[in-house]
Amino acid sequence: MILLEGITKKYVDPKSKTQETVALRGIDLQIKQGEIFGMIGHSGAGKSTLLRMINLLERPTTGKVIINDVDLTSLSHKELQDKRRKIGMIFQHFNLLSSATVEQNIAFPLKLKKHSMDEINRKVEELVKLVGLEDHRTKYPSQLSGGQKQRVGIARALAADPDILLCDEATSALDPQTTNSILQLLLEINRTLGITIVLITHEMQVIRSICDRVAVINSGEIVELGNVVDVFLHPMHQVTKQFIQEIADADDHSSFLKGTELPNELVRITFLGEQTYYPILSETVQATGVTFAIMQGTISKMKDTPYGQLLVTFQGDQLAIKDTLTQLQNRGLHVEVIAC
Ligand SMILES: Nc1ncnc2c1ncn2[C@@H]1O[C@H](COP(=O)(O)OP(=O)(O)OP(=O)(O)O)[C@@H](O)[C@H]1O
Repeated sequence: MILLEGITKKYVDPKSKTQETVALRGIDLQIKQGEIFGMIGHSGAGKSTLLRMINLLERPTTGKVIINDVDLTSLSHKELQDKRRKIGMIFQHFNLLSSATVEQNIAFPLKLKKHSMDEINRKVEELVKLVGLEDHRTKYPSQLSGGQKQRVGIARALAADPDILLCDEATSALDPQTTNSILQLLLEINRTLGITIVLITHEMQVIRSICDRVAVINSGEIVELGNVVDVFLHPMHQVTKQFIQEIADADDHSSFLKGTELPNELVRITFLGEQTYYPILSETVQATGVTFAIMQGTISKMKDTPYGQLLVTFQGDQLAIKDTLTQLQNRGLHVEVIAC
């Protein structure tokens, strides 16, 4: 378990010595063992600072960083180095050694710790396979694609068998398809090795694909925290709503509706989990006697949870339409009347 208690961070301008930037303001956070925890926020929100607190690459101005009951802020340099070995990290720009091959990059942390050659070879072999780079083991970073470079970064981060993997915008430099393959690799690593993954991103798509919980960071504070499914369906803070709107716009093919005169209001209906596959809408309208037209529909997944969204207009008696919406809500669907 990772515990951040009362964390604040002020950066002091080295020139003036008086000007301060407050990057984090009173952060309290628990990250559970084995979960994939996402932190999302706009540029300058404080995400990198917060992530780097977890391995004390940044020291808090006040507060404690407690990992598995050990307060890292109280450790000596040597003790901290030992703890850090169990916290792997991957980066947006991969940070590979350009003059070393794939295998040598992965072996690097093991060589530093003076493992035997047999041990290093065995571990490198295992990791090359895990990240799917069997055909590229003797290549140099300049001969690899972005996705392949990130696979090397991941393998290197796993070399010391960490309990925690920190991901600093790990997919931001990648195209959508490669992003997806790297996210699926992280998910597999989390599942097969049980490693806790903490990632920062400015893309809700990343959170939706693999995270269990999410914290929304704004101006150095956590403004929203919860299970990804709950936060997606019931966002409270304006910043969260903006991030979700961006992803909805990307999924949305209904812009042709804007400005169109529709016979009735548009209703967005969200189905979650098993509900996605049940004929709840058709059963309900049969019972209430209204008809509907589908304006747009998507089916997707939040990590393992399937969900569907339909944009519909209902036709019929106003009271019957109201009754339909109530019945849909009573059956557990999320129903939202929206303007077109
Ligand atoms: N070393 C530093 N010295 C001074 N100010 C800093 C330093 N690092 C970060 N800051 C400031 O702290 C605030 C938070 O920065 P941080 O990099 O944590 O945000 P972020 O959410 O990760 O942004 P981005 O997505 O752009 O990387 C910003 O105002 C930034 O300018």
